[in-house]
Amino acid sequence: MHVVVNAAMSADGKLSTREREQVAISGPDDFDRVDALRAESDAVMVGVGTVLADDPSLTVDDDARRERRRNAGKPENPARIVADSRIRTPTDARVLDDRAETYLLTSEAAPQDFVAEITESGAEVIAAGDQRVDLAAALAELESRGIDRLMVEGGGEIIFSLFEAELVDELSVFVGPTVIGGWKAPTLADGDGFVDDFPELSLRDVDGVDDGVLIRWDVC
Ligand SMILES: NC(=O)C1=CN([C@@H]2O[C@H](COP(=O)(O)OP(=O)(O)OC[C@H]3O[C@@H](n4cnc5c(N)ncnc54)[C@H](OP(=O)(O)O)[C@@H]3O)[C@@H](O)[C@H]2O)C=CC1
Ligand SMILES: Nc1nc(O)c(N)c(N[C@@H]2O[C@H](COP(=O)(O)O)[C@@H](O)[C@H]2O)n1
Repeated sequence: MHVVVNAAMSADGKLSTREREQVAISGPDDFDRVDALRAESDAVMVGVGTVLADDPSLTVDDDARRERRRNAGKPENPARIVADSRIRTPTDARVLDDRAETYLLTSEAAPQDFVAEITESGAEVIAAGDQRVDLAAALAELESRGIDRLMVEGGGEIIFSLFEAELVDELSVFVGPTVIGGWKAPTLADGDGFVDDFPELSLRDVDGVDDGVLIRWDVC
């Protein structure tokens, strides 16, 4: 499986505000690039923190891109994946609508009645891990279901865990022309953070996009 992490951060490295409210950091060209990246992916993944904060749809906006996927014999939208150990995803979340297939990665700690309820709402549950999602096991299970190209759209906690588990192949970051600030505002990689054995990145390219910069790295 090839895993691409994509996110937009402010010039000071924040993904959103201290109130965890969604901020449009990308401009139109970057949002269009993200839409193209979604269309090229078999699945788009977020952590449940992002579902609770943003209620994203994670679908492809552009009609022509969806049509190209259909013509290639694919579903018109990539699958959606939420890492959600105890099933905090609300049953009316947009990721559960019928525009795409949705997988919830859960743990053995997820209450069985929540599993039944979320399955009824249209999601397929993949349990991996005791208390928290075991990302390596969950991604291996997704790969066995035909997901070869995975795009991860955040947030900071799930991105950190994917780096910690050495599951990331590529990192794309749009650095936007704004400053958000705040000790508690989410950053690109939160969680416990590294104190050594930092992931090493190899610069692939840098482009000016909108009024910001798109930086793409390969993970060594
Ligand atoms: N600018 C941008 O590009 C983006 C910005 N954002 C912003 O980021 C914020 C959300 O980020 P954040 O709160 O970090 O949320 P995340 O989306 O990273 O979700 C974190 C949650 O995922 C669940 N999870 C399940 N398994 C794991 C695991 N193995 N490792 C880590 N987490 C796991 C945890 O909840 P549990 O233990 O219950 O399973 C955890 O609290 C919002 O403010 C949103 O607006 C989000 C995406 C992109
Ligand atoms: N690429 C990018 N730029 C920004 O400025 C952003 N705020 C985000 N956020 C991510 O996009 C998701 C919203 O998706 P939908 O448009 O609702 O499908 C959001 O949840 C973040 O993952 N991304």
